[in-house]
Amino acid sequence: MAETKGDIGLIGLAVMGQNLILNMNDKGYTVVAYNRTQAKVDKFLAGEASGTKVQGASSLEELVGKLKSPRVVMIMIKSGSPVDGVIDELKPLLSPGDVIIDGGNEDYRITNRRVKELGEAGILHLGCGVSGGEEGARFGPSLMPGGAPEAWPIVKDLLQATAAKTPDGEPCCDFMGSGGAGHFVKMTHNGIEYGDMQLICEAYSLMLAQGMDHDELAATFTEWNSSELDSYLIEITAEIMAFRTDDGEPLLPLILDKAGQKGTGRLTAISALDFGIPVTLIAEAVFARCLSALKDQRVRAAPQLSGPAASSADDRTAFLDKLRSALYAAKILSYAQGFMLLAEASAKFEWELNMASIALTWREGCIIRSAFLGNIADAYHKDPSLENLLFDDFFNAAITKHESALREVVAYGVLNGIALPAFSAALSFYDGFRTADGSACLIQALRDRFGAHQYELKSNPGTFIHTNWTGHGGDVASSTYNA
Ligand SMILES: NC(=O)C1=CN([C@@H]2O[C@H](COP(=O)(O)OP(=O)(O)OC[C@H]3O[C@@H](n4cnc5c(N)ncnc54)[C@H](OP(=O)(O)O)[C@@H]3O)[C@@H](O)[C@H]2O)C=CC1
Ligand SMILES: O=C(CO)[C@H](O)[C@H](O)COP(=O)(O)O
Repeated sequence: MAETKGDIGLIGLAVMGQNLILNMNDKGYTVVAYNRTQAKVDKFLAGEASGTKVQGASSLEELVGKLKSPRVVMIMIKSGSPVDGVIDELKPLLSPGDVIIDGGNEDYRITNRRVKELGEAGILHLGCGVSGGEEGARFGPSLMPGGAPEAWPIVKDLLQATAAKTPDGEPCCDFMGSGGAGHFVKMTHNGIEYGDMQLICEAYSLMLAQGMDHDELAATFTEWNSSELDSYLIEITAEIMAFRTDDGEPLLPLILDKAGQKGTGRLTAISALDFGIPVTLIAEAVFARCLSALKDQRVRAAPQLSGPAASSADDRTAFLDKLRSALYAAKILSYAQGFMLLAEASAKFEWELNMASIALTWREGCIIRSAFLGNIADAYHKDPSLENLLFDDFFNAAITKHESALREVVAYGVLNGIALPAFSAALSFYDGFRTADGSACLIQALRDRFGAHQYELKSNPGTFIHTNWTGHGGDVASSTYNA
């Protein structure tokens, strides 16, 4: 009997691809699996996929031949040139109206290009952010598709069935926008993930300075997970704190303190600089990973460079309460920055990003999933054109309540020699953002004094003037463009 034609072909049988296939199979879809290294297809079919409807293919021709029309092919491999290579091979095998989904962590600028190039051949391309790691892929990830709008009706049911669901049963998957919008949203998700993880690491340093052991640390994070910090990352932090080796000792302190990074956090920071949006907390989180990687220099510096030794707070319970509040405040500020970046990219690329929908897409399934994202969705539902999360009543009240704890925790860190780049960045951003009349007048004066770059007067914004500060400078001024 002929095999049923496949609903989707999936290329790439590493951790994400295999689990997505099994998830789609559970939802009733027939998936055809392909991998560059054929042995992985055979192993998968004989192992995890045995007894399922999953079919295998030993070439891209065979994969395409086994699919219903319009064909939908999802690529789930290492991003960058490997994906270009696969697309180059697939393109001649596909017909106009077929869909290629790239589920990897691709650079949104590359996705912008591919949507355009494939579109010229009539092939519909979606760059689809996938988050949730192994478990998410298997049981319901957060999916962030963007690209050719005509592709969305073709894949909507399949992707929404595969995705996680919010507590109200909404799929954590919606069309994000044209071009590289889906991958931009996923990149920003990962940047926020970097920020959340860095804040948790700084909280861990502060707890260690209180002399807490790993059972106390685990209990604290478990308790925090029942507070406004309720989130997947806090939940798994508690599990990591409690994890012990076969010898019964906590595993965490045995792990080398050098963080890896695959590039999406860095690209978020680069994008923030490109667009001129102060996404300071994520940038500090990326630099904190870079600093962590300088292990050898840090080991040499430790005995040579002086600073205060940390002493524990007088009242540990009160300190931990403050720390929880500070973490919440910093998290609000980090997400406010992340959504500022999304808003700027949306305007620049005319993506018309729906911020409430993005918050709901991140509500479940992904690594940054949290109850807090439900509050963000509420804020943008209430006012879809909300200029800044900090102007929403709920978040305004929350930051007003918790900012003093953030201030006290940063002050404690400074006085006790504990590096808190993410907490400090959050506080500095907050204080800068609430300053109506700041010190940048001096930057303008200095620029005009040394380079005739001109400035505007408060009494006459929009008109640029130059002052002959020394009495012997000329009247010629530099032009006033901004990079
Ligand atoms: N791991 C995670 O938690 C998450 C990963 N992602 C993203 O999903 C994608 C897949 O991730 P993951 O499952 O971790 O796998 P990897 O990123 O480790 O990629 C391994 C897969 O890429 C294939 N591959 C590598 N180079 C080529 C090439 N030149 N041509 C064809 N295939 C190639 C491998 O094939 P072969 O077996 O032949 O070597 C294998 O199938 C990545 O873009 C990743 O960033 C997204 C969310 C979470
Ligand atoms: O996309 C993801 C989760 O959403 C991946 O886990 C990502 O690779 C993690 O990034 P990094 O390796 O840079 O920490």
